Amino acid sequence: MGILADRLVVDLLGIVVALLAVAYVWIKWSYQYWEKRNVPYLPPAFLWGNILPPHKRTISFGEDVANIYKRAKDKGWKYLGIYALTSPVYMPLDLDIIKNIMSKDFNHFVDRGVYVNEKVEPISAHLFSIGGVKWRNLRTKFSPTFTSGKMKTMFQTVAKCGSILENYIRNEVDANKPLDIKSVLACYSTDIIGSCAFGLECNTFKEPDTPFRQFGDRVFNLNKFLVMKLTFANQFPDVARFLGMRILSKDIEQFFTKVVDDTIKYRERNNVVRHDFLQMCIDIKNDEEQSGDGTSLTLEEIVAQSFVFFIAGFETSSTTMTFTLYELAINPDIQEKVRNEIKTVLAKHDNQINYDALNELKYMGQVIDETLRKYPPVPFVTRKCVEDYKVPNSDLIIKKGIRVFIPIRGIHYDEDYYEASEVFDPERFSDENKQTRHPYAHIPFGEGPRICIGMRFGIMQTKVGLLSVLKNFRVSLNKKTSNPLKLSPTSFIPTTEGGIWLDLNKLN
Ligand code: HEM
Repeated sequence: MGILADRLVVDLLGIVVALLAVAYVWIKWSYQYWEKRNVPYLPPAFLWGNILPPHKRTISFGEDVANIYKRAKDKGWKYLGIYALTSPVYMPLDLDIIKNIMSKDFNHFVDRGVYVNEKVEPISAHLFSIGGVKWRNLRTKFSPTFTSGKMKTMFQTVAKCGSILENYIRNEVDANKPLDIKSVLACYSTDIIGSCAFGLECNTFKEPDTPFRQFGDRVFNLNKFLVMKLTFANQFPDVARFLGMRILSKDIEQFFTKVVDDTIKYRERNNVVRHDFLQMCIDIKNDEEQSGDGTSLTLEEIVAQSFVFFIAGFETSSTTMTFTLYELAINPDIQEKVRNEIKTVLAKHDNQINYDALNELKYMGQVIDETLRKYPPVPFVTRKCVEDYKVPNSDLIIKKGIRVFIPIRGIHYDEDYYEASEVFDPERFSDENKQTRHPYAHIPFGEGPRICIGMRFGIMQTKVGLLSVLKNFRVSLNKKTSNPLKLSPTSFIPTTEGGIWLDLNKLN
């Protein structure tokens, strides 16, 4: 018996060693992909590739990818090959190549290449993640929801949330407290998106612990385990699907499904029609003639779309407002210039803000553009090649299945386009200065047919939020804010460690 057990242990050890040897050889072999194709590359770290996992990294995802961009650009490369874990990823640096991939030759790069498992996790099959025909059909259906005309109909909801924000700050200022501005703006964004995407009055300022906010926080506060899971699923989607992997826990999906289901039933029972994203989904669902390939919507599909409007709209917009107020706090002259513009525009409109007046806030628009350059909420975007693609003016063929990373943050800090790129300077976005740059040198909303569908909504919400704060309060930096800012290594969307704390003083 003893000898048999010993032999079993030896055999098992042998198998483990053999498997490890095979894995080692396979990983080494995978890392030859770009070399074999004569594509310049930076040496990958064994197993992790070029992008280190959060527990090995001291900087944020965005900064990590931007560093790769800079190292490659300094070598004079127009593109390079990198590895995400062991899978090869093509990273273009040249803006014309980027333009071809995102726009001109988009048909080769329709998909995003992120993990979707509709069967196990229906909420993952949303506009941001899905690809192919289903994405095209959904995008066509949803595009009319985001036109300027539709923004106007949603403006009042946003403006109402702006007034709530203003009142909240007024009370806090009376109590003489510094504000963790990101959490304040997160409440404002939650109220807006809760109302427009789910038809809910969230009252987040009064009840900061509403389930809606709690579930939202759980989606965004990725722990290291979740980041690893996500990274693995994106790299090996077939294995992840085979294992039936889901990314979010089931109760999050159940919560959002119940909210949408209850609201739809309520509206249908009471003949309530509202001008919001959810109504658009309901209208598409009720269009009986359509078939199930993305031209019609089931309840689960509506939940997925409402969910993506929430996750794509909430954190991006509050991050933009947070960093704008931070920069205005440390650049008082620019702050004063924005405030003067607000006063002038409001005076023209009887002190009543409306959608058209927002468009007249031109300098504020420049300030937002500069914030989105320095702190792009989405620091890089992905595409997946769906049909072999020959890169123009080169011998390189990007094979079907290869993913592409567009290094937004890297481009935004490139000194070839932005001299003294660390300096916050809204003049970079004057009409005159914009014309001197390649249009793809500033792409915080992405570009091409997959450009952010909510861009207008995001800008509207950001402008209303800034206006509500700046017309009433002077903003300065509280010493609780760490200097210099340190971005968290775990969150994809830039988030500062320790928060951004501001003092707000009432204006006379
Ligand atoms: C300042 C605010 C925002 C920023 C910076 C931002 C940025 C982005 C970026 C970079 C992309 C990827 C584009 C690409 O791959 O080319 C994207 C996609 C998307 N965004 Fe936004 N976004 C913002 C606000 C919003 C809002 C408010 C919504 C919805 C209400 C939204 C919904 C979406 C959706 C659904 C997609 C996927 C589009 C598709 O794949 O067809 N975003 N966003």
